[in-house]
Amino acid sequence: MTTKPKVLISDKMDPNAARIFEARGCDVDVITGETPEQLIARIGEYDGLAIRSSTKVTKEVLAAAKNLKVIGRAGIGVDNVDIPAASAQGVVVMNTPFGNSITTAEHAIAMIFALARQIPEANARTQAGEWPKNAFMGVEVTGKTLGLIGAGNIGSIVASRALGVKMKVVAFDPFLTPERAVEMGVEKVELDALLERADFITLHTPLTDQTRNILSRENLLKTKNGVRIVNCARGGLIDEDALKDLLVSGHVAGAALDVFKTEPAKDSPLFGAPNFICTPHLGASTTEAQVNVALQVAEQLADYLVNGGVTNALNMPSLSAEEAPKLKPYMKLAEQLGSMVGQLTRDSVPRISIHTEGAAAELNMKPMVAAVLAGFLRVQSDTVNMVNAPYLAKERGLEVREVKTEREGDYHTLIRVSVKTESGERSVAGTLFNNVEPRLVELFGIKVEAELAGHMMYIVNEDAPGFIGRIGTLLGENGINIGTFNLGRREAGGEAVLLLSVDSAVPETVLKQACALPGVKLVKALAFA
Ligand SMILES: NC(=O)C1=CN([C@@H]2O[C@H](COP(=O)(O)OP(=O)(O)OC[C@H]3O[C@@H](n4cnc5c(N)ncnc54)[C@H](O)[C@@H]3O)[C@@H](O)[C@H]2O)C=CC1
Ligand SMILES: O=C(O)CCC(=O)C(=O)O
Repeated sequence: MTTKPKVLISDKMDPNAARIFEARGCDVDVITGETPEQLIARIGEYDGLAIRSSTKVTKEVLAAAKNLKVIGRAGIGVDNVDIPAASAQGVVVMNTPFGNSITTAEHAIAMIFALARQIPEANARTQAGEWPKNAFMGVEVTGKTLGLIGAGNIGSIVASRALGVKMKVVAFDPFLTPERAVEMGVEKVELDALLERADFITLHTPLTDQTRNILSRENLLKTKNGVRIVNCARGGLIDEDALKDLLVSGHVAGAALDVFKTEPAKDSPLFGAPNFICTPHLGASTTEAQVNVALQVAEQLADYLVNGGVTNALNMPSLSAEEAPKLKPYMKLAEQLGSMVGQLTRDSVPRISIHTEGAAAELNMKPMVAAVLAGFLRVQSDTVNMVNAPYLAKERGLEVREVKTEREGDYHTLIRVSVKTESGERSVAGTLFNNVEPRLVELFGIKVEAELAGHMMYIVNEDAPGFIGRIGTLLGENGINIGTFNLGRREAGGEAVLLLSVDSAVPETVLKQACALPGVKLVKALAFA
């Protein structure tokens, strides 16, 4: 009986998420509000973890997550997950990049209006019985310039809404193409120009080394006198102390933050500053957005745990549930070929090339490349998988080349894996029989036809009569049963290879005896998953 994948939902999430996990064949626990220590004590039993922003998936949590295969963020920002540590551990990290974009954009627009008309303070004072009609003088947004920092999914929705209320939008985003800017109806500008021209500034970038403190004191001082600033992206994008000083001096006429450098923000320097309004990271908090992201994250995680489908992964190539069954035998073949080369190569390898030919070349190559690398590097570490293999390859300075030839060669479909070593280029190639059964068809230039499975022996010898009998006798005398027997040679009487599958691991002593047989040049034990 196969055991069901176990999923933990550790942040408050729409209840439909748990229902989807159950319907898709997962066991699910919903346990929210735990301390990091409680999460560390619990996480070891789970295959999947579904979170929002409260759960911090740190190195320590990951170290305890011995069975964890996938983390799903019901939302966009994944700065609460240590992605490098997850990748190094082979854990896939997914997010739901679109489910809450409209909602968050609407929150930013709401903040713009709240600032323009000082609605929160006017509301509080009116309800306090003051009727302070003369205390508030707002500004119109019509005709004003909105400076958009970050013009991705949310930024572009904000732009469209702002254009709808007759604002002019200028955008700073190094990755925004001029064509896309035209399509969005915004003017692409440099940051300094935006700071100089904007009446309102709104931030919609992730928090990265490039964006951290993008509104630094120096940049805040470049803004127009009377500017109003909105941040519904991430704390850390603005220097909070400098913003407070400029609110107090009046240079900044208002600021609205949904996000803070430290969250939960219990004692920000900004609290109580003039014309400052804030919300407790509510950008994504609408019924619609929370249903969207909860359903999406549950579908994605279940898809991965049950079918191997990969959607919206941040550390692994995407693989749709439709693609997954077609690619699965190719990934097995790719991993076996990588493993074969890894097990048979002793020299250091500065470069590995993966070449797909025929039907294989029409498929998504990234998962096959990741599988080759996983097979190749597993010889060096048994914790390697498809998620961490590309990172490890990079870390170890292994150059990875990808080549596609759509034309068929000798086989309707073929994957070739070549490595560059000190002694030259060596390659192995394999195909799929009946589109599902992986077969090795070429081994270092010699044609063979072998299934790679379980325990195997690889022998290089001089092609001479009597050898097969001698090796068979040796293995028989040592109680080792031969499953399959595959021969190949360069030419009659030349170098030959023998690839045997055996029913049990071949002891070192037997390998040595095989090596001592006449004409034998090399003997190696191999193992395949
Ligand atoms: N307050 C909340 O509850 C929510 C906050 N967010 C935050 O909003 C952010 C933006 O989300 P999306 O628009 O979906 O992301 P996105 O990835 O679609 O867009 C981000 C944009 O920032 C741009 N960018 C990157 N580096 C930049 C730089 N140095 N200067 C200027 N622009 C730069 C990118 O080119 C991209 O266009 C997320 O990273 C997330 O942290 C998202 C959802 C809810
Ligand atoms: O889940 C939430 O409430 C926060 C959403 C968010 O910040 C994000 O999706 O990046």
